[in-house]
Amino acid sequence: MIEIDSIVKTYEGVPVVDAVSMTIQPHTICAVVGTSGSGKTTLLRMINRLVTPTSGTIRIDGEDIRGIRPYELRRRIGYAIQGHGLFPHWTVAQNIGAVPRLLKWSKADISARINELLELFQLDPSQYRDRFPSELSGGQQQRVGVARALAARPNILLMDEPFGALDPVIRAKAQEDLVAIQQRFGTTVVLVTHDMEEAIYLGHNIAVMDAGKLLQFAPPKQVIGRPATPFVQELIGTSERPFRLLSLSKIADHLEDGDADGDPLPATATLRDAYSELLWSGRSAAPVEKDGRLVGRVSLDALARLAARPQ
Ligand SMILES: Nc1ncnc2c1ncn2[C@@H]1O[C@H](COP(=O)(O)OP(=O)(O)OP(=O)(O)O)[C@@H](O)[C@H]1O
Repeated sequence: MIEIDSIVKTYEGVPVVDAVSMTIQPHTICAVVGTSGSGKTTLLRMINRLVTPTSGTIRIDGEDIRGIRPYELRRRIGYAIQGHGLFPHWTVAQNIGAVPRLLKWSKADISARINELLELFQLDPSQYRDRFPSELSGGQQQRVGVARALAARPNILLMDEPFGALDPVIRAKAQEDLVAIQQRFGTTVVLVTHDMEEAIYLGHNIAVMDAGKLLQFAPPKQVIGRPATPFVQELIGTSERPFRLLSLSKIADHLEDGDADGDPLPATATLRDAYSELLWSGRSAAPVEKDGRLVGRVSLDALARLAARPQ
């Protein structure tokens, strides 16, 4: 658990993070969104002591981080940034092994961990271990950057616009990877992003910042349905609200009995995908399949109800 308590950072008397308090529960993803200059990065960097707060307290699992040695904090907290931040003259293996080496893991353990992470990110170790960052694509560099942040098995992962530089297809894949990794290891993730779509897809909770203040900290459904201020509503995008709500749930969560004509949709797809597919194929309902078996249907009527403002 990360408890942020009345944290303030001022530069030359001007607060850039202004009395922010929030509690990030273990094993959850918190997406921090807001306009440029709203204090997101400063807030994130106070969690791993790259920035020293002017006042306030941050506790990790109940322990004030001022009492944790930076060495120890680095082990507990992974850090991945936009543009990956890899050391250009180090190989992929050297980059991923950086923190375990600092922690004096054995050579064999470091090597095994590098292979494990490369395999996790679908990069064949025999092909990629000895390459330099310049010999990788942007998406591969980004994956190595996240692998490096995860190398010492941190409980907490801080990510600052980690997918910002990626094209939409690779970005979607990177987001899926993050969800899979977070679920597998139970990592607590704090992720800064400009992209509300990304925040809604990834965040168990969304923290909305503006001019250093935390305007709302709530699950996506609540931020969409009950924005705390007009600014939050604007950030969500008024015309996007119903579609954003649909994107939060899977077809499997709202299966209807009965059948329908045409190609089936996978139960794992989102309601938004279902809505789009029904409109595109001119159908009012479609069958749904799971593991190759028809399990029910999804209809436009039901989707329209689910897209309405939550009561
Ligand atoms: N070292 C510093 N000295 C003075 N001002 C700073 C410093 N670091 C950040 N700031 C200012 O603090 C404010 C918040 O910056 P921060 O990087 O936290 O915003 P952000 O929300 O992450 O922005 P972006 O989305 O553009 O990255 C900005 O106005 C910035 O200019």
